[in-house]
Amino acid sequence: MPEHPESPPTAESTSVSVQPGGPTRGKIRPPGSKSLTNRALICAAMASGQSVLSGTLRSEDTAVMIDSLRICGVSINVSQAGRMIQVDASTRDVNSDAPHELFIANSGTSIRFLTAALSAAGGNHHLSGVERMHQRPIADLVDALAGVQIGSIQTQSPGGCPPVAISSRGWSDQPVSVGGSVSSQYLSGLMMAAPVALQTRRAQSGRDASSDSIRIDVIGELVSRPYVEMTASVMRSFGANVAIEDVDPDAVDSVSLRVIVSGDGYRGTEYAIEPDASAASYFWAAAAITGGEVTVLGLAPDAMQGDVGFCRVLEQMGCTFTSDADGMTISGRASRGIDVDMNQISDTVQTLAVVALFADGPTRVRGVAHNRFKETDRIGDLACELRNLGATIEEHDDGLTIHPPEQGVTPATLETYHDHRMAMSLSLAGLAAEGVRVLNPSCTGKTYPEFFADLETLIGRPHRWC
Ligand SMILES: O=C(O)C1=C[C@@H](OP(=O)(O)O)[C@@H](O)[C@H](O)C1
Ligand SMILES: C=C(OP(=O)(O)O)C(=O)O
Repeated sequence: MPEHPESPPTAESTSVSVQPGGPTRGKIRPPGSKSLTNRALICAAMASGQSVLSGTLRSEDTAVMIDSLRICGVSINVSQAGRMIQVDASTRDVNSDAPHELFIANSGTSIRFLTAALSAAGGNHHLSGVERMHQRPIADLVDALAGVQIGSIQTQSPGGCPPVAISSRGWSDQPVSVGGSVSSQYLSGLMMAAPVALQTRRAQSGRDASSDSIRIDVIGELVSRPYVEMTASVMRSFGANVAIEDVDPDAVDSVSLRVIVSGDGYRGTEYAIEPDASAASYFWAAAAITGGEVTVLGLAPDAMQGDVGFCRVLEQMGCTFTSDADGMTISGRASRGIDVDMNQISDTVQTLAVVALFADGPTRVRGVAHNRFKETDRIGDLACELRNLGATIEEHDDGLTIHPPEQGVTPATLETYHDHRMAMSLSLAGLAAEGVRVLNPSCTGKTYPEFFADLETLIGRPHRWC
């Protein structure tokens, strides 16, 4: 395909090259959080009354959630270019003879949250996705549900992966046990489903059981813990009672964390979504790579999203981090290599890895073995592309060590493995190095369709598309 320098992106664009320049300076507000949008959609869809969600994300991951809930009868009206969503759950109808066929593409949150919520609500459902989704484990969640659900639930790919087939009449009154070492989304899904299960039980028994509760025990390690607090926070905004107790954080085969959910079910509400903190990491990284200054508007250190903690990581690398009423600012270059546990903020590992290419010493990333189960193997495939940029990489079971290229980042055409975060992070290398080209840029549509347009506005110069 001939190259058309500086022509705007089209759906057919097969690669993008971010152009090097001076320090990146500016302010930017990323779109709404994927994690919060999909949680609020689940709670609103299972609530009594109507909800209005503002600041929502419009992307593939939220579209598959909305489409699936609509198939289950929920009325959803999207307006303001996707930034406002009205939900009316009074039309919800989970009971149909033929299974609801739900296509989830590659959205982990959607398949995990819907599997749990629909198991709790009852009915027949079949959830499938793209090829990679059928390689992403969901066995810990399905096993947890099989222990409590009345009816059947099965995975249909090797290794306990989707599709998932559900035929449910709600949950029994047994406690739930779940593993949390592969993904926290299983626990989040069960937590959000619990008020639904209580309601299904009440409707079936016809008795007022408002003092009932559901106990969920996590057995052994729990990864990505901040997302669990986020889940509890969203549930409370929709009227649920949630108590989280750390039992033994070091437990291996016994209970590490216990969650108790009670209350009368979700109530519709008005809910405002924070800008996406994982998306914000790319803009903070742009400042850190170029020695500029970038403020991400609408986020604060006490945001619900743990990924705002990425600023503290950049601070360790030598950047200055400040925050005020407008947002969170990173300035100065990330010059120091560091040794860091990213278990709680694993979606920012790829961003950090690209920043680390420009540091003066090696960076060791720990605690993210679970990154191998995401949109792609975010340890092995990331190592491969960083090597293409000239870095020396040691791959570990739980992460990687990045030795920056001694002669500077080398020109390369990089694969993205259909992983939005691979595309967004790797492209940043082009801010400070010639000839970095990223293939398949449209895969950012999973969580951030406007990413390259927003980056162009921030850095003030056009990318090259071809
Ligand atoms: O609950 C959530 O919204 C998410 C949890 C994380 O997954 P894991 O718990 O699998 O690490 C994260 O990677 C994902 O993008 C969103
Ligand atoms: C891991 C991610 O997404 P999910 O698990 O929701 O597909 C992500 O957005 O980086």
